[in-house]
Amino acid sequence: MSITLSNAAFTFVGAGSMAEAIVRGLTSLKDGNPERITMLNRQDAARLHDLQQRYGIRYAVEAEARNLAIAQADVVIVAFKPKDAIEGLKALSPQLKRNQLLVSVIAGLSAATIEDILGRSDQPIARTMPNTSSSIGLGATGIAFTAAVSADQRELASAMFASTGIAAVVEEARLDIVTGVSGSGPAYIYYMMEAMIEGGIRGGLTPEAARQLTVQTVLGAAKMVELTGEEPAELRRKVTSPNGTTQAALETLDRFDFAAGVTQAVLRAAERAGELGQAISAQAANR
Ligand SMILES: NC(=O)C1=CN([C@@H]2O[C@H](COP(=O)(O)OP(=O)(O)OC[C@H]3O[C@@H](n4cnc5c(N)ncnc54)[C@H](O)[C@@H]3O)[C@@H](O)[C@H]2O)C=CC1
Ligand SMILES: O=C(O)[C@@H]1CCC=N1
Repeated sequence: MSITLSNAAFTFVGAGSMAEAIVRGLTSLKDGNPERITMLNRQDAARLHDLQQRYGIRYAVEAEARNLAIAQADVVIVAFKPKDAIEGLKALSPQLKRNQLLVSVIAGLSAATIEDILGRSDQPIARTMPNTSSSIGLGATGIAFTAAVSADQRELASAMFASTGIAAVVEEARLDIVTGVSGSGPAYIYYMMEAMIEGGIRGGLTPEAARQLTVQTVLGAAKMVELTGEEPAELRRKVTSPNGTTQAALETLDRFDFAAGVTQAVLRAAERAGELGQAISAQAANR
């Protein structure tokens, strides 16, 4: 029997925001199977209990139950912070079986460094960069596979992330820029929304009205780009009447180097992903 989304067993190691976003996406599927999802976390049983209450997943706290959850998984997802990667992967290494798919969501951490820490190069690894919108089925994930990943496992990993939004298979070298665009991207949009809401409030709107109008504006703008197929620049031109309000607003944004700032932010996030990966790789080499 081939492994599919509804019959595969998933074990998450690390139960923070990103793991929760994926689990929320997976468990809201029509054929989502929370009973086949087990979550492990470091030193926080209350957090795991809360996740169980909300999503119906299983969790394990004691060493024996944790080991069993890993042994029984088809897919083991590592979802801890880069700073915990060496310790976490080292602990996992003796427990992982060669046929289990290891999915990493850790920013910057290369498959080669994961192999180095695991101490072998034949573990099937899917290195991914999802984002938190996975929790509402609108995530955007980049995925890269190592050579050891079977066709079935590729399909399963792609289906897993596609079920939480869209999933694009990319070369591993492109994952850091995926991080800059869509991994960190939601934060740039939230930052802009915070600023728009603040402007609305300063102009006299109630916080509720400013929030509601901002949310709908961002939703509408994203949907316009998606549904019309027009370029954002063209849609922007259609909003901008000569000498009108939008022109005045955009000129103000230009005075603050808004566009350059956002482009630099995307590139800097990608660069930072590379730095995080390098730091782990150097640390792993010095062990
Ligand atoms: N938050 C986001 O928007 C995104 C995060 N990521 C990546 O996801 C990873 C996790 O990020 P967050 O969920 O934001 O972090 P978080 O801090 O919310 O969650 C990490 C969890 O892992 C646990 N943990 C650490 N070491 C562990 C171990 N050895 N065994 C079991 N649990 C362990 C921690 O106690 C914590 O609960 C990071 O590597 C990050 O680069 C990727 C895409 C987007
Ligand atoms: O800020 C971070 O490092 C993680 C990776 C992408 C989004 N959050």
